[in-house]
Amino acid sequence: MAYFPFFVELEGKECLVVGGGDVAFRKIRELLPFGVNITVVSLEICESICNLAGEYPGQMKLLYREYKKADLEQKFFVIAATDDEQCNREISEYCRQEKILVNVVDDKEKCSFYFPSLVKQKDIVAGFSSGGNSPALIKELRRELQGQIPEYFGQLNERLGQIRPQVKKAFSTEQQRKQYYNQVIHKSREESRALSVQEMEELIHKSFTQS
Ligand SMILES: C[C@@]1(CC(=O)O)c2cc3[nH]c(cc4nc(cc5[nH]c(cc(n2)[C@H]1CCC(=O)O)[C@@](C)(CC(=O)O)[C@@H]5CCC(=O)O)C(CC(=O)O)=C4CCC(=O)O)c(CCC(=O)O)c3CC(=O)O
Ligand SMILES: NC(=O)C1=CN([C@@H]2O[C@H](COP(=O)(O)OP(=O)(O)OC[C@H]3O[C@@H](n4cnc5c(N)ncnc54)[C@H](O)[C@@H]3O)[C@@H](O)[C@H]2O)C=CC1
Repeated sequence: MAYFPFFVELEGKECLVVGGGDVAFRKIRELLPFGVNITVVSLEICESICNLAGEYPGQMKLLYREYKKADLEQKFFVIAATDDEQCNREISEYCRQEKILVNVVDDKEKCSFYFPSLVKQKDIVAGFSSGGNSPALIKELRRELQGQIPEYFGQLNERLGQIRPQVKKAFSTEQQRKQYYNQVIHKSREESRALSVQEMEELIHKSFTQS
């Protein structure tokens, strides 16, 4: 059955990654921009993970040793990314028993959540999943679709977020607010750029002087 894409607040939450190879690196690289704190425990840790620790000081802790069950305690979620099947299975079993969310890179049946194929532009985030049937296919789809988000959408989205309280104050009905947002979006699309907050404010005033 397909898995549901909740969009979860990760800022300040604790994550444990067991294993320090290429697959662990890919997951860590995607997670860090969401503000999560990551502890990596692994016998060896690859250079690209060490570089990330330098890029995100304060968000990463590296432990060069075998993992212990105690490492898993109090974690919001865990990623079992070792090349040792037995070790990954043990982590999955413990986490499931303790109700800790767990992702296991070598066996979809042992995951309580999957890692998505991600497209991110500032706060706009899309995550694709194949339900574990074909990561290669979902990667292909992600590559095809990521180029289709206009590059100014991230900024437009930020500014729409900034203007939101003023719009709520200015327009009393949902219908008026909807109409206003569609006008801003339509105008931005026409000009292939994000309208400035000032231009958005002007459109609020204009709609009152016109009516
Ligand atoms: C269940 C899941 C668990 C998890 O890891 O979360 C899982 C499991 C496995 N992946 C395997 C292989 C590959 N994975 C990729 C790529 C990605 N895999 C990702 C997610 C997931 N992979 C979860 C399901 C997500 C879903 O489908 O909804 C992505 C989206 C996210 C990420 O990992 O960053 C990322 C694409 C990111 C992007 O670029 O967009 C490639 C392609 C490549 O490397 O080029 C290959 C080789 C081709 C192939 O096998 O398809 C194997 C077999 C290993 C072996 O054979 O030894 C297993 C184990 C198994 O199948 O049980
Ligand atoms: N989910 C996915 O997207 C994909 C998953 N895979 C699977 O992921 C697994 C890992 O792949 P890579 O990162 O390329 O392997 P890798 O060999 O580069 O890394 C494995 C890491 O696990 C560590 N490790 C092993 N036993 C440990 C233990 N008991 N405690 C702590 N650390 C331990 C090693 O030191 C090493 O850093 C593969 O076995 C493969 O089955 C492979 C491709 C894609």
